[in-house]
Amino acid sequence: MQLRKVHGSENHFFLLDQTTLEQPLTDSELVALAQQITNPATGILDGADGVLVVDKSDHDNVLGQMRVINADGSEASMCGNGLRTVSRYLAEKYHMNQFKVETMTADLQVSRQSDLAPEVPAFSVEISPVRFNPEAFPFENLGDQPLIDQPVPAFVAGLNFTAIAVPNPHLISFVDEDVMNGNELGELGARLNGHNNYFPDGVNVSFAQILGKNQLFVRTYERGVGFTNACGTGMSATSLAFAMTHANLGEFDHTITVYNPGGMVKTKVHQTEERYWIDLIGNATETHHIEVAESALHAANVTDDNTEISETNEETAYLQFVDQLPKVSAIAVKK
Ligand SMILES: N[C@H](CCC[C@H](N)C(=O)O)C(=O)O
Repeated sequence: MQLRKVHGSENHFFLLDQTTLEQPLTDSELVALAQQITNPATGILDGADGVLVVDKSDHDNVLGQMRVINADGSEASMCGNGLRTVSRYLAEKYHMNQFKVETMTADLQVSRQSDLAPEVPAFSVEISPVRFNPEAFPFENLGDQPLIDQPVPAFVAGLNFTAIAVPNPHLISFVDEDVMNGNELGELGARLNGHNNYFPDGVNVSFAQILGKNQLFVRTYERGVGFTNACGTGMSATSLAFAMTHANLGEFDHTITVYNPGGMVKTKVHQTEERYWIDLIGNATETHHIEVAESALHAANVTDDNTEISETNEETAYLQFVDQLPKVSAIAVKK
């Protein structure tokens, strides 16, 4: 059967469609497979940041279900970069360009967009629901109110923080270039994803630099993974924090350009009486098709010896697209 290696902004995943298997993998087999195949030491193709699991959905006008297993085997409720690649996979499988995808807490609207460049397909995906209440993360020992643009000296002295769940948990701070290039993000990310008094289930931590009106650079230390080249839900939550806490620079219902170490996406943050949501627009790149026996998946043993791997021409096309972007940061792409 066929696995795919995919990415959104160089946030890499293996994509597995359970409906193509004789016998779908059980949850524990999915965890074991994610831990094995994404690890550069034991997996293939330099590993990845997680596994996207596609399955059927019995919800109305929903083409399929997406589950997200992080590299460490933990399951996340949402993945923005991953949802763009799952949307492309389902769009091509069912010849549709606008539909919904079932995720852990909501069926989300997705649609094909015009290519960012030749051989660089793009999708727009809804990031929702948005929550601020401590229970949604959960977070503790930070008061019983939402954390919006507040100093938290216990995290990093001198920085303000905002916590937004979309619905996976994000902690965001707007920083200057020195802090962006410093060790604070890695140290805080590791601290809040180990045993700590604040985020018992961990948290994705993003630092953002404001480059101008509706322009950001975002770097994320992800729960269950560590540093990635980009975090779709992180860039989306950061865009919302931007509009909420820097209203003169980040605008609701306007396109916000978000650069990241792996490239660039666009976001649009929306607010109505009832809710906030974010549109995340960016590439959905397929770099490799991998033929592998189903038994190797069940055994969490996918290696160079038991796979037939064919590379597409899309990584070259994507890198050409990135090359023509403005150089906004010295932070290099993580393989
Ligand atoms: N590490 C995240 C899941 C992946 C999210 C990220 N890769 C994205 O593109 O949104 C979490 O545990 O909440």
